[in-house]
Amino acid sequence: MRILLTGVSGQVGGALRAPLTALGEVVPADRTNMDLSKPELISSALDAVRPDLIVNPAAYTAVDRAEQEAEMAYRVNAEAPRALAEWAARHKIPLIHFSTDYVFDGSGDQPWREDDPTGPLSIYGASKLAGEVAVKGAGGDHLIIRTAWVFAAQGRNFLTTIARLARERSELRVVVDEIGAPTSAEIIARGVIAMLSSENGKVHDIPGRFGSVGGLVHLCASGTASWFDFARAIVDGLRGHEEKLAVRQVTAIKSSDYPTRVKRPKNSRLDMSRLRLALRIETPDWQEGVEQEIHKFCMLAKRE
Ligand SMILES: NC(=O)C1=CN([C@@H]2O[C@H](COP(=O)(O)OP(=O)(O)OC[C@H]3O[C@@H](n4cnc5c(N)ncnc54)[C@H](OP(=O)(O)O)[C@@H]3O)[C@@H](O)[C@H]2O)C=CC1
Ligand SMILES: Cc1cn([C@H]2C[C@H](O)[C@@H](COP(=O)(O)OP(=O)(O)O[C@H]3O[C@@H](C)C(=O)[C@@H](O)[C@H]3O)O2)c(=O)[nH]c1=O
Ligand SMILES: [Mg+2]
Repeated sequence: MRILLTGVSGQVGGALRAPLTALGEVVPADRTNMDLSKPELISSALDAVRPDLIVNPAAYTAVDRAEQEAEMAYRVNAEAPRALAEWAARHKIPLIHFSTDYVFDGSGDQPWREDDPTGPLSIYGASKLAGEVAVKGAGGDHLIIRTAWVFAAQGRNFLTTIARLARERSELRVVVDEIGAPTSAEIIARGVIAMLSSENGKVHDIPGRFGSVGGLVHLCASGTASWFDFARAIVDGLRGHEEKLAVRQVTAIKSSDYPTRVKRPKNSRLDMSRLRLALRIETPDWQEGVEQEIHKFCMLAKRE
């Protein structure tokens, strides 16, 4: 089986690359061989590879910047997935695509279920929602995995940002009124592999499995945190590894006291009943991912 994997320089694509090789031949796609900002070139690029499965974690993920680069965000997050999905449908192969908690408006206090009404607050969220609609609309076998608050030991993410700030500043001020589930890319990768694997290590009847969740499933870490909780766990984790930190205090603030171009959803919790009941997959608590990635982060820092 040949698996085309996009976004290999990103968090989720990076975490998926090694485990996917156990299931098939992974053909990595990046800007050099498949620029997703040029969706019109995707079909011929796929003709050259002829994959049996497409996994697409690539995305335009700069949330604030997207407000000024809407066209680019839509090209990468909506038009490229559409082109991937149309090719996949035409060739009767499955597509695994990724989406985000930012498709929701963050109202209420209940975890969002897959079929709850969407209402993106940002261009990023709207472009990701357009990607979902396009993938579904192509009519082929597909699985859209909505996840949230992704981080890893490397790359640009909340963990590496907070780690940098904790070395530079005596006080960190972090919003406490936005809640979700910080999810390590590793936890997502493990979930995806569980979806694709059977007990004997052979790839499952993929379309059948996707059908059982109607093509859309929520997958993030278990438990709930605010960005403030997440920051505190990162700082505590770094201290546990005896990292030299400037930070003395992590202060909880309201999002209204942390002005950004884009409003983030206040309630980003995703309900995972479908994952648990239809796919029988459980995910670890978010703290487990933080511990693992902090450990890796500190190992990498020592080597520098
Ligand atoms: N990050 C998060 O907090 C969350 C992410 N998600 C979703 O999960 C998925 C994975 O995200 P994550 O791994 O964190 O994203 P990253 O930002 O870590 O990685 C994005 C990847 O997409 C690639 N990419 C961007 N633009 C292009 C382009 N024009 N052509 C080819 N490749 C491109 C990047 O390549 P390059 O390195 O060259 O830029 C990079 O490999 C995405 O669908 C995202 O929307 C969902 C919830 C939370
Ligand atoms: C660095 C920092 C951030 N914050 C706040 C800002 C924001 O509300 C929150 C998180 O900041 P970020 O810049 O990581 O947020 P953001 O880039 O919007 O994170 C999102 O990325 C996209 C791709 C997704 O799909 C989402 O699931 C989510 O992970 O923390 C502070 O309060 N203090 C700080 O020092
Ligand atoms: Mg960000």
